[in-house]
Amino acid sequence: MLELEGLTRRFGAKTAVDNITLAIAPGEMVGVIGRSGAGKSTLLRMINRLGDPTEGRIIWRGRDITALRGQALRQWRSQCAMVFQQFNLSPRLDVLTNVLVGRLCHVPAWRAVLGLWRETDRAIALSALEQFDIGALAPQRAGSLSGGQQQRVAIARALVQEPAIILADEPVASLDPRNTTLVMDALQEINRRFGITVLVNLHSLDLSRRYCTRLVGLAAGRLVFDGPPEALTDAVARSLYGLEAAEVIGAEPALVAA
Ligand SMILES: Nc1ncnc2c1ncn2[C@@H]1O[C@H](COP(=O)(O)OP(=O)(O)OP(=O)(O)O)[C@@H](O)[C@H]1O
Repeated sequence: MLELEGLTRRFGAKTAVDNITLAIAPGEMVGVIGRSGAGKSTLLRMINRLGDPTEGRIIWRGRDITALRGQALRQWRSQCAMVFQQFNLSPRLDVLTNVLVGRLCHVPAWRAVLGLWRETDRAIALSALEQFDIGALAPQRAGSLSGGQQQRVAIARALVQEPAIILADEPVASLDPRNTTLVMDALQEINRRFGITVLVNLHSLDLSRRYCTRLVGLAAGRLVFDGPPEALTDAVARSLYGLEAAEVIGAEPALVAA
């Protein structure tokens, strides 16, 4: 169980995340939704401890991870993998090596520094790529791949960490519809096949309704919705997204205004 207790993050006078309390059970696929600036990225980054909360606690399996440092923090990060909008691959390295980076938490540092990856780690990395139908790309430079392919490489890298949680921060924001589907399918497969908890920030309501088992809606840093996709009516969505509602619901602006 992942628990957030009164999680708050301020940047100067701005409260980006405001007193969020949530409990997320193992195996959930949670869509974090809300308009631009609602606090979605700040929330996910705090869970991974890329940003520290101003107030509140993050509890994982009963253990407070809010103030972990050093080796304990590295261990936590190995259990909760991040996937970023801009993939964060090393473009000059080949695809297989990029995925092997996800194994770093499972191998001695000297092996990685010398590039002496064990055959078992190579096999795990290749198998993750094959799982997303991109095994043939293993020897290619990551920078030569399309955005959708790069994001699937990033998801394979996250998977080989063998995490309990994957935090995906707007993973499809820069992808076309076909690649969006491939990447969301990959996240769903990870969730369903391995039982990995997925928290995914999404701008599109349509996608979050289609793929997630639970939606968490933020507005101005506050939790304003928490429930199954069916419970998120268009009226709630309108209150969540305001003037952006037409775009995210996919309705005609005139209908939303009515
Ligand atoms: N490092 C920072 N310094 C100052 N303000 C910040 C910082 N990071 C985020 N903010 C502010 O906090 C608020 C929440 O930002 P955040 O990026 O979490 O929102 P978001 O919902 O992820 O939006 P988007 O979808 O546009 O990424 C915004 O007003 C943003 O400007």
